[in-house]
Amino acid sequence: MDAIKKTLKDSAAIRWLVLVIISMFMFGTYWFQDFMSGLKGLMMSELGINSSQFGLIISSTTWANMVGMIMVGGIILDKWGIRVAGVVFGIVASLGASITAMATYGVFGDDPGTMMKFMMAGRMLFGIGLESICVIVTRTTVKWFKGYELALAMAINVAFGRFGTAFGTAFSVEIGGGHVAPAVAFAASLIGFGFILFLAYLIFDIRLDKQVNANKKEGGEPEEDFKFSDLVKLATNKGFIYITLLCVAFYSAVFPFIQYAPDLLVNKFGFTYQLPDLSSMTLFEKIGAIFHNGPKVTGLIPLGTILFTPIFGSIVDKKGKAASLMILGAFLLIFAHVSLSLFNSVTLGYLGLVSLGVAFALVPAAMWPSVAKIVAENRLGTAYSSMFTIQNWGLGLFFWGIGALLDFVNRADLAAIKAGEKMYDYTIPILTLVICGVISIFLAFMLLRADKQNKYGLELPSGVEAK
Ligand SMILES: N[C@@H](Cc1c[nH]cn1)C(=O)NCC(=O)O
Repeated sequence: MDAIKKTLKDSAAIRWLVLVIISMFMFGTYWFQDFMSGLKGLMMSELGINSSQFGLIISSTTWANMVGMIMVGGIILDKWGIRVAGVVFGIVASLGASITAMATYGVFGDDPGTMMKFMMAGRMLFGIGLESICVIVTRTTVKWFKGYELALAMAINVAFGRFGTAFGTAFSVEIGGGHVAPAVAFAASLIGFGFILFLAYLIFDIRLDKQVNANKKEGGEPEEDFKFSDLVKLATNKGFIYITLLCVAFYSAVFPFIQYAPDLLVNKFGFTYQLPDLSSMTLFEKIGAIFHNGPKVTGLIPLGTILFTPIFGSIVDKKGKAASLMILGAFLLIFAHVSLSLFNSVTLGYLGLVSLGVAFALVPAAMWPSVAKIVAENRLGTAYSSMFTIQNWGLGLFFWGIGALLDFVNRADLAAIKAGEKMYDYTIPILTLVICGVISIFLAFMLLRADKQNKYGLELPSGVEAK
């Protein structure tokens, strides 16, 4: 038998270059998913929408995914591979983002109803792209890093997404120059940029496939593919059911919260949406102004996870305790939402945000590798696609639900709030998220119990098999 020849992925420099190129796609899509949180106040005043309508626009990202578009993405990925799936969903995401941007410029009509309808249609298309691109980029990372620095590569990949969330949330008001439409157009162009880079990546993908195929003919390892029919097996796997429900409960209390966090900070603690002129301020005053700005402070949450997710990931790799860490993450989530809803202390509010940031780093670091211990490798694609599908049910409900509940509990004061005479009371909407935290703790304990019964090895270090 001929010796296996070296391929492109055996070069560390090319591997990491590929990772940066494909991760820019994550950066753009996460930016577009989350940037509107910093624009909520502006969208309400400029587009004439209320909180419930803002919630609908955010929520529309999940609608097509709720009825299985991520699974369709998984099937296309399986059947036709990374190149076809990446191009198809890159076009879908770019088209969706462009329609959203055109709607905000009034291309389809400038009354609030028409704008909203087309923004929602655009975001719905974009949402199909977002989730499938997330699966495609993860799959591509596995293709290049399996047998190398896979966990680190995955953490860096998500870190690019978090940068997108952080910068999109923090800087969209300034990027738009105080207007909604330019900020949306900028966010849409980032997706186009990420897509162009992905198209450039295809050159590497084609070359790698040629090399791998040549090696296969010479006796290399064949790749195992996952099948959609394996879905039934997943639906009867207790551990998978608990971790999927935990994913819904946990992320429902995090992603939707981030969409409303700047507005919460502005309304509850008197933070600003727009930074004042910093030029004549001392350094301390500048720092004070930044830490008093809703979008900037919210942007620090995903920024913090970039540092902490890989740290927690390596703790999980070396020491295990993944299920216990998910329990801890759920407790931190409850502390965060209780301190941000029931109390009026800014210090406690900051502590709550830090606590949420730690939970947001801890749970994903423990959750995503745990799926790989519960589910066989050839079913991982289906597993992640179905987890994201069910996750979107929760996200869809809470993206919209928080806004709708906000309008409902403040219904007597809506006119005064619109006139700037009163502020929204966020107590009940944020307190509702505490319920997600409590459900998360219950599910994390059930997962721990299932781990003991089925010996998944969730509490063990990476690579150690449960006996
Ligand atoms: N479903 C994905 C992508 C995503 C991001 N925002 C909404 N959907 C996901 O949850 N990825 C995991 C993560 O921690 O970002």
